Amino acid sequence: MTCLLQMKINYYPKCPQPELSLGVEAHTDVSALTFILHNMVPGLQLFYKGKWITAKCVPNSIVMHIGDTIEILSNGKYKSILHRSVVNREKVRISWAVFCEPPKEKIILKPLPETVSETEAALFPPRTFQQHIQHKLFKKTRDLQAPAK
Ligand SMILES: O=C(O)CCC(=O)C(=O)O
Ligand SMILES: [Fe+2]
Repeated sequence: MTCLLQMKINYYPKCPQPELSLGVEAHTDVSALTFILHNMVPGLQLFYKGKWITAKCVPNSIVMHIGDTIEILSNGKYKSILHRSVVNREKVRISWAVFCEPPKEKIILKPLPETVSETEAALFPPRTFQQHIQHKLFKKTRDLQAPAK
């Protein structure tokens, strides 16, 4: 699969009240894979077993996580990890995220045939990457607008 690379630089200034703020709100990446380099200041958190866990800063390493595209292609066998970033009272945090993404319109994303069987139905409808992004945005807007119960 052809992948397009996009880089995003996140700059998180020091924050006097980090508990009242977030760097990037909880989300899953739409990419196939995401690679993250950072300036060794902790701040990336992963939602794992019902809790937010802060990722360890391991010297000379790159963080890699799976995004929605691989989750769709694998029919949910590989999960797109829910993550967010928090800010720090004493230190500026910088992260460089490289997203490997499929072309927006050229291919239809759906579970690969080998991941679907009579007992394992396809969990994701066929969509282009662009349609997947639109669908996610639509869902988020709808959820935000839904009246509180
Ligand atoms: O700053 C980080 O470590 C993660 C940022 C992130 O999740 C994103 O840019 O998609
Ligand atoms: Fe992310």
